[in-house]
Amino acid sequence: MIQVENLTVHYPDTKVEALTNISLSLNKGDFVCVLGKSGAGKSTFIRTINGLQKPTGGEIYFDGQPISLLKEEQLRKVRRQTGMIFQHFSLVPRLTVMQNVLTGMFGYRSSFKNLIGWFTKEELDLAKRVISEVGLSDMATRKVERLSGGQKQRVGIARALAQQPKVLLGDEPVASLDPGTSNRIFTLLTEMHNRLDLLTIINVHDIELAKRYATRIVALKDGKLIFDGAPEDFKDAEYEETYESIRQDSFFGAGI
Ligand SMILES: Nc1ncnc2c1ncn2[C@@H]1O[C@H](COP(=O)(O)OP(=O)(O)OP(=O)(O)O)[C@@H](O)[C@H]1O
Repeated sequence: MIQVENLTVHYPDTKVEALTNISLSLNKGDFVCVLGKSGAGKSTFIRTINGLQKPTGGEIYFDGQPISLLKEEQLRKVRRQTGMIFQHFSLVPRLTVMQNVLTGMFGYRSSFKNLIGWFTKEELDLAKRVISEVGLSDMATRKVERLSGGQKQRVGIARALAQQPKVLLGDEPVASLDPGTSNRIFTLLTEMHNRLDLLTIINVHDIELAKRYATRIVALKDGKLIFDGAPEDFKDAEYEETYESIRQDSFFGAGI
């Protein structure tokens, strides 16, 4: 579904490359957790897949189409198939849950309709459905500023689902949440992933979450791909290479 070939990202005025020659194939049904220590390139990777960051080398193919060669209209079509959830939610606090979720459909609508805020019955029904799916039906008319962090992230997920995406991307979506809420958000993401048969790619700092929920782990170090495989194959040695530290509570009792 997404083919990444020799992807390189070099930010202007910096000496190091944020990503260097990354090649991998990401497929429908993969629930990928991207691991790496701070500065490894995880956000850059997600942002480049979403078209928020332009590669300086290599190419990303979406369903076979090279992204860098797409015209604006074609790029819009690709982008609207990619839902994104963010660490700090990126919601509009003064708007209601429903209004925030409806913004997820903007990519499918004319600028004029978006400006006047007119939605069809089908669009409103879809918004109600995704709000119900994330368990917030009784809060649909509540302003987002009055929600907890976990509830806000549910709105973020509902907004991404309102886009009817093929690909769901998450840039540290649970980094601001407590462990119990993080697990509930990952459970919800897994349910959505399975039911809609998505490709899901999530950056996460918490290795336990990655091991529990991912079907595939990708690890980056200094912008390079150092691991791409099944969670059960990401063991102490891979942990130590990725984080350059020894794991205190070893997965397999083989650590210190
Ligand atoms: N806008 C930018 N301009 C210049 N350099 C940047 C920019 N964004 C990121 N970088 C650099 O690119 C490298 C990768 O950063 P990135 O944010 O992708 O890492 P990360 O793994 O997501 O880190 P974290 O876990 O701390 O969010 C780092 O060296 C960072 O300093």
